[in-house]
Amino acid sequence: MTDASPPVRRLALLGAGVMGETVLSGLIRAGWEPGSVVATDRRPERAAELEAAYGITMTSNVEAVRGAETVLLVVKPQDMSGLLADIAPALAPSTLVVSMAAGVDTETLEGGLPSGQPVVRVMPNTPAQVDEGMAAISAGSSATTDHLDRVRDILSATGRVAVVPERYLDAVTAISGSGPAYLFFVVEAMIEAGVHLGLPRDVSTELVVQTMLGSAKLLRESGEHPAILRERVTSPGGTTAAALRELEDHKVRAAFLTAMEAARDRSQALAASARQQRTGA
Ligand SMILES: NC(=O)C1=CN([C@@H]2O[C@H](COP(=O)(O)OP(=O)(O)OC[C@H]3O[C@@H](n4cnc5c(N)ncnc54)[C@H](O)[C@@H]3O)[C@@H](O)[C@H]2O)C=CC1
Ligand SMILES: O=C(O)[C@@H]1CCC=N1
Repeated sequence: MTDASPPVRRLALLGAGVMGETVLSGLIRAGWEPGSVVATDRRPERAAELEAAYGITMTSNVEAVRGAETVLLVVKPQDMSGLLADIAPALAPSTLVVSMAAGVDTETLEGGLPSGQPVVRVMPNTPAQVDEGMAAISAGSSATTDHLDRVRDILSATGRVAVVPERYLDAVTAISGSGPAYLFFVVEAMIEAGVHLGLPRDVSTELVVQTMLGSAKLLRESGEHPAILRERVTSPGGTTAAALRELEDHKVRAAFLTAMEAARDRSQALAASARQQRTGA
């Protein structure tokens, strides 16, 4: 006789691109059984790649959410309303829906799901790939502290987790969500500068990457304000002062401020267009 009961599926991950794989690989590293995770991706070649890499089952969105305790939505904001419409009829009322999409607010998510569905919104970042992620999470109107704890448990395997009011999430997206890209941009610029100064590229890369890592570790472990740490490097009339003077002259501090305002504004614009997509207004 065949067993007709559904397989045990605890977590369904819908949308296995960069961020989806970041979460998936973290779960596997943290000891989750491949059998307790199912995932989906609308690109068949991507689905095959992840099935081979992690030994998980890749299936359809509707199949994935059936029997799942927790459903993670990791598609682009523009793809969210279609995905919600696909899965809404297949969700059990107790299933926790977790969205990682930038901008899309919990009200919009809840509006695309059955009434009372618990929803938690997350803003993660890619350093979770090396278990040094920073994620901020906010509860929707039907999510309880148990739901928040469940999401915290899932994410804390790959880094730190902060619970914040949802009104902070556009700013969080601008700082820690997009933040790795700004730092990679700085690293890239410094490596290039080293090459301009005559260093071989591999030497310049090693110097810059280790300087970035060491500086981050010093900040975290010393607990000192970054201005104090900067002053300790800056000898009167020395090399650092000469360089910092150029950064101030080029308004790099102001550029960071306006850059992050632009990211915050873009997050708000994505939220508005997701709302519009849902209501058709
Ligand atoms: N990449 C990053 O650093 C971060 C991304 N996010 C958020 O994570 C979400 C995903 O971003 P990425 O992974 O970078 O994008 P991505 O484009 O790499 O991945 C999205 C994946 O979703 C799949 N997909 C699209 N519609 C689908 C559907 N209906 N069903 C199943 N699969 C579907 C696509 O084929 C693709 O593989 C976005 O909403 C983004 O705002 C949040 C924080 C950081
Ligand atoms: O660039 C984006 O829209 C996403 C959200 C934060 C990082 N990547």
